Amino acid sequence: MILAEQIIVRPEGPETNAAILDGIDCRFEPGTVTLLVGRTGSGKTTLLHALAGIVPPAGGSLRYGTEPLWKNGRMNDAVKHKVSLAFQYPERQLFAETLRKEFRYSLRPFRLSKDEIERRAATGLEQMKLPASLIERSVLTLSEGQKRRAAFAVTLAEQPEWLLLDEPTAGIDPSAVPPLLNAVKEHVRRGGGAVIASHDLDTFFPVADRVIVLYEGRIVAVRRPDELMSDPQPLLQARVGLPASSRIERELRKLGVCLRGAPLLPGDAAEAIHLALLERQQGAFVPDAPDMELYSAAALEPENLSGAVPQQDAPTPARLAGLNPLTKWWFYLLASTGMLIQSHVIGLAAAAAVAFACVRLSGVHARTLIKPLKPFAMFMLLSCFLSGLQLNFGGGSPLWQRYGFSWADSSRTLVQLTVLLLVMLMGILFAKVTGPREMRTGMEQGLSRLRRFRVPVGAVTLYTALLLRFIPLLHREIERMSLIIRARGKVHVKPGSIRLRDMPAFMIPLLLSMMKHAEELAMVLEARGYRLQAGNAGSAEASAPLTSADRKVRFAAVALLLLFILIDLLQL
Ligand SMILES: Nc1ncnc2c1ncn2[C@@H]1O[C@H](COP(=O)(O)OP(=O)(O)OP(=O)(O)O)[C@@H](O)[C@H]1O
Repeated sequence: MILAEQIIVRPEGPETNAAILDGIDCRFEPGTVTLLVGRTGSGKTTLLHALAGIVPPAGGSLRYGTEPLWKNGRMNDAVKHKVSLAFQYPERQLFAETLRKEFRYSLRPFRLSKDEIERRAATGLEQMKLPASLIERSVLTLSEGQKRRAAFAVTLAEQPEWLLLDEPTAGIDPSAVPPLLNAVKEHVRRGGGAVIASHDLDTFFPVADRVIVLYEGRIVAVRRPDELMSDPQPLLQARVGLPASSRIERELRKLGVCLRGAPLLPGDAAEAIHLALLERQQGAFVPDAPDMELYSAAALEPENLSGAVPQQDAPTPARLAGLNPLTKWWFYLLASTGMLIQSHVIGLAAAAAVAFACVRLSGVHARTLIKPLKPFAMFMLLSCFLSGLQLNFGGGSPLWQRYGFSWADSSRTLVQLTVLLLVMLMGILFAKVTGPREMRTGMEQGLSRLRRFRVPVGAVTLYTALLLRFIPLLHREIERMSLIIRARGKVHVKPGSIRLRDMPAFMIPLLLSMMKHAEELAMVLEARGYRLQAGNAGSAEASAPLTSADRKVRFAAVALLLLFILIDLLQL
């Protein structure tokens, strides 16, 4: 049994953020299927991640039987092999070069023999109705549907006690649904438990023993599916909507066709509809006056749902949204140039102060900027150490005198690399406050005069924008790999980080996936109108008038550059 008591999960970032899960109390019994339903953003995925030990709760306790899920800030070894999670986008949990390597990676923590791994892989593929030959194929060459089935096959091969499935039928072709349901039923028949988060009530109501309805991070109801079909109020209040079969039943009632045994579970609806239509044809049917109020369109409107909680506010717009894109470029280039010429401590301090002020004024959360810089900061520390190290292999002197450390050399490297770090910070900040289209428009405006000299301005700006957008993408990929290590490698690593020893396994997949992203990004940009010819949408914005804010920012950029030059000339 899984016992969750008063689980609280908060988002990363400022403490003021509301909890994603707020006091979840529930238990999951072995041999049963529990369905988590809730409208988008209600916390289903987060609850599954908390149950899988991927997200550490900020409060409350989680136990698998008598064992706590967390022990001394780490996932309890006695529990981690009991549970397997299939991600919301299962294809995102795949990374290896071949499907065989996927199975090996997931089964490595279980210390199985090679034969056993092969046997389980074959069974997993068979369960998901995938051909055995697929095991040799590169994951990148599988179709999206095959990737999804393959990801489930890998999860099933772990043979966990608890199967956690996140939106398992989203984006899957209908022929893959029965094998998936059969696998879940078989798992439960053997005494395992399953927790499934899904919007697909029609598919999962027939197999679920219990339904947990979530709304804005809280449980608002726990019912059997048939109870929810007779009284769907909790579903309506949580704005989940009704299964399609219920909606069809409702429409048929309007036409005077009442279904026997209604309200029906989705699996029974087809037969009941067939029977009702047959009876109607034979004239045997006498419609009664159904209570349509509950199911009426008006009842489904959010304002008419009792207990409905107001919508969240729209996100605040970025403070710099009104600026002309070229102004942002001006500021970024001039401020970065000023920073780059600094070679002394005072100049460096001034550069750091400017970078800090820019971060504060932009309203971008500092943590999102620091994360991508961490690898470079590590490289800086190593470089400082190496540049300060003095080795003397000349004759005669005792061993301990052959090593030394020059703080002067080390601090020179530190100053030079810190300047680069600050410029990178400005670049990341610039990318955060400027959309790719805006970035390109601004650059085109700045470089438009070069068209006279046949410089391909469009191509230059597109590829520069692409490069700048790549940093957050790389960061996202590393987070994905980190999630895989935690969920499938059953290893405790900090979210967003990869252990050095995992690097060989992940380096090639990371490069391949970045190349795939690059291709997709280029396609998306092209599809959205970022064509390489002159005179496109970007150029139309080139003549946008300058506001007084633009003038002030440009003036500040020039003043900053002059100040930085002065500081360097005076060798402060
Ligand atoms: N890492 C995070 N940082 C900040 N907020 C987050 C984070 N992860 C999730 N959230 C927020 O928590 C809420 C719940 O997210 P979750 O993914 O659990 O919802 P869900 O019910 O699974 O949604 P869906 O049905 O769309 O998959 C959402 O408002 C989401 O924006």
